[in-house]
Amino acid sequence: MAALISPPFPASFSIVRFRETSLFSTRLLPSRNLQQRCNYGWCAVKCRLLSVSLAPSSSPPTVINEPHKYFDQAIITVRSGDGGHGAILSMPGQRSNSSQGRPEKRKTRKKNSYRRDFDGSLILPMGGHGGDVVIYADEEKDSLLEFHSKSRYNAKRGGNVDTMGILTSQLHDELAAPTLRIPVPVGTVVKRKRGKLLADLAQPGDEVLVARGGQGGISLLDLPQHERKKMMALTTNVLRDDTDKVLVHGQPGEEVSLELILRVVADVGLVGLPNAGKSTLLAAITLAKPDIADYPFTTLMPNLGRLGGDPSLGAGMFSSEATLADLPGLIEGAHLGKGLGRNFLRHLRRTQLLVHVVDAATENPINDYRTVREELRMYNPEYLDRPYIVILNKIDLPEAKDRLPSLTEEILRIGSVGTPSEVKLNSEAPDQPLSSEVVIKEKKLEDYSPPLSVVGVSVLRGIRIDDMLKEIRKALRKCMDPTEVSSAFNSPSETGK
Ligand SMILES: Nc1nc2c(ncn2[C@@H]2O[C@H](COP(=O)(O)OP(=O)(O)OP(=O)(O)O)[C@@H](O)[C@H]2O)c(=O)[nH]1
Repeated sequence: MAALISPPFPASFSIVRFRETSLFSTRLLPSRNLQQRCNYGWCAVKCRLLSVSLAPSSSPPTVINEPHKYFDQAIITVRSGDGGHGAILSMPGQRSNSSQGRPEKRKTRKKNSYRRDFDGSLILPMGGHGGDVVIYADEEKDSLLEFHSKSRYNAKRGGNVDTMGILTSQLHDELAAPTLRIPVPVGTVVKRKRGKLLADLAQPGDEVLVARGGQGGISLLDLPQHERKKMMALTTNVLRDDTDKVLVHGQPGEEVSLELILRVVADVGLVGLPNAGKSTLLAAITLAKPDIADYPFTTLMPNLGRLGGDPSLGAGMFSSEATLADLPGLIEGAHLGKGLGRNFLRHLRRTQLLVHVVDAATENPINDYRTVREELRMYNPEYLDRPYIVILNKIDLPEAKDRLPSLTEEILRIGSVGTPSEVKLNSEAPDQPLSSEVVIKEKKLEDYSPPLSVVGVSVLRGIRIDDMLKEIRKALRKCMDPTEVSSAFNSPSETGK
């Protein structure tokens, strides 16, 4: 953040007014929750910066790639409430300690006004339980950004027992503080900071108790020595010496630092280089309204869309309904943290099916496709074992349409063989003699299975969208039946021709 507001910042910054007009490009920040995001101090600064730098011009604005880095992780500190204090009470009819020296309004109380348990023992009031802290998955939330502006959460303390000093039937257990419930997006993993995993809140409504409120202190009866023996038969809460007073204090709540990590929950992950058309695809087949623009990195955080079931398949097949995630463009080196890449690769973890979106009108679409596959492999080779289909997009453009058959053929050719090649790797240095070599098997792109299908479409012009949908649904059904996937890998369909 410091970098944003230091040297490049114009001196006139303080008098530049923040305008929420077209100058403020919703393309830089996703439109959903835009207002919410701009409520944060740091975001307001960014908005101002944008309004300065986005003077009307045809060139795309410089991307300030700060917020995306944090939408899916946050560190917060929570503290549960302390327990309320109990009190040292006097028996009715006795002068309370607290009222000593003051004129006492003595009320006559009946002996049977004590609250008693079923066995006749006295029930003395307790300090209220401190508020617990619970984190729960809420469908309304879609990012962890808000935790960067507020990272501390304290539950309330339990109520104290009234210290009037006289036990009456009106005294009851003091109120427990309410549980502090913190909503997070579905798919959030909750961990202790640099510690163990506490919960994976993968379903709406999942919750985890992260800090337990302190227990309330107990109350004790303060009695003259000669009455103690008799009363101890009725209740153990009789003050015997000064050390007993410790029990009267409520227990402190606990404070914990937590790491929240969001892993998007989606069945299908859309991957591809920036500008390939992933957001346009998502908007074409779901009700999602992602930000679309003709410059890279429009998408700064995953957009989710719900793909409805296919009614034409009948009730039994209606389960082909799925959630799609448009993941921001990968670039070469993304696995090393270049571009926006690495932050988003983890969001593929929960997906069942990958949809590679390739801009078929670029100079070298096959190279683009290989770049993305390679990045996935470098980040996590397991991603390449996942079923996938390839969408060759922008076939409305002549340069894409003409080479569609050859591109389809080439993509299917990558990965049709399937035997891992043996690679000799030197464990110390490349020019060391063979004696120190270890032979390991490393899979190359060609060694992984080919796509389940390759489809040529234009998501912008709506060309062959139905074919693409059919393939996505078919692949999803196969994902649910793993035996079908392996057989399907051997006979991919070529709907691109
Ligand atoms: N001609 C043509 N243009 C398309 C098609 N699909 C998308 N585009 C354009 O390609 C540009 C990029 O589209 P996006 O959907 O934002 O691309 P993206 O892959 O989501 O980009 P990132 O957000 O950077 O990852 C936009 O200008 C779209 O209008 C298509 O089928 N044909």
